[in-house]
Amino acid sequence: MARELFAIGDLQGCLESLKGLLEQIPEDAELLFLGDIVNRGPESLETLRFVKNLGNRADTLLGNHDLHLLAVAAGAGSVHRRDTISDILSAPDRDELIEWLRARPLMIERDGITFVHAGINPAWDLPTARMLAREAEKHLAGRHWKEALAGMYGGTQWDPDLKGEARMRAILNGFTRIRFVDRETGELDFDQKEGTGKAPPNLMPWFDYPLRKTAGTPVCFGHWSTLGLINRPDLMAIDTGCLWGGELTALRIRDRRIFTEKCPCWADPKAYS
Ligand SMILES: Nc1ncnc2c1ncn2[C@@H]1O[C@H](COP(=O)(O)OP(=O)(O)O)[C@@H](O)[C@H]1O
Repeated sequence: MARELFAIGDLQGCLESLKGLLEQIPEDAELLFLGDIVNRGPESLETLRFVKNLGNRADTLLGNHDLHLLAVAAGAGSVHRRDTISDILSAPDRDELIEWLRARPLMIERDGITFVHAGINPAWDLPTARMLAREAEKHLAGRHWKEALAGMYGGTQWDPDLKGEARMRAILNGFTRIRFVDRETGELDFDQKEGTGKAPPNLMPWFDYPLRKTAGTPVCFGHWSTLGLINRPDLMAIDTGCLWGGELTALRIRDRRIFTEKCPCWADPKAYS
């Protein structure tokens, strides 16, 4: 029988939760991490090493926090007050970890589902999203990866004519940072992080935008901890805010069953304030 596949939400350095969750999952199951392996939580370095060492058992997507780590490693960004990535940057195996991380994908298609960290820009149909993911992944995995990340920070709306840094930024925004979009234009909002009930009336979740070109394609994503769990046939949102006092969630793809592990990281809220 084929090995079972489980998608796992944002870890953000909560290795203890991951270990607990894995006790509920068959040892030979395949794992697909939805990105944000590192940052904000207590054990970013150990979590990154752990996931990397899973080898062929796991696929891992890049999230915005993983890209932040890469950008800092590339000299394009700096460590901020609430970041917990410094120990990675000074680790003896830093180069190995960074080399591994920058070769991770932005989008994976498996078992009829498209897996991404945050979502898919509603202006992209599936072939376009696939093409843009491969384009950015090639730059990140290539020799000039540091230059590719030089202009990563900030928000840029997608335009097919974009070139260079702005194009890279808009692609990464469209896969790893998207939450709300303007309900008239579909343009990405880069400020709101709350759940759907608290958004200004001009905004709506990217997946509800009526002209979304990937509507009908089942999408599984993480990133949006304030959204809460969504487990619909066409939409699976499984970042349940492990680190923010919530749970780490796994989704068994075969029957869409949810497995959760309460996060112990929150035990010391002062560490994240
Ligand atoms: N293009 C970008 N612009 C700004 N921040 C980015 C960008 N890409 C990645 N990041 C990272 O995303 C982080 C914000 O993540 P987010 O999930 O929205 O909130 P939180 O900081 O509460 O986890 C920033 O701290 C930064 O490290």
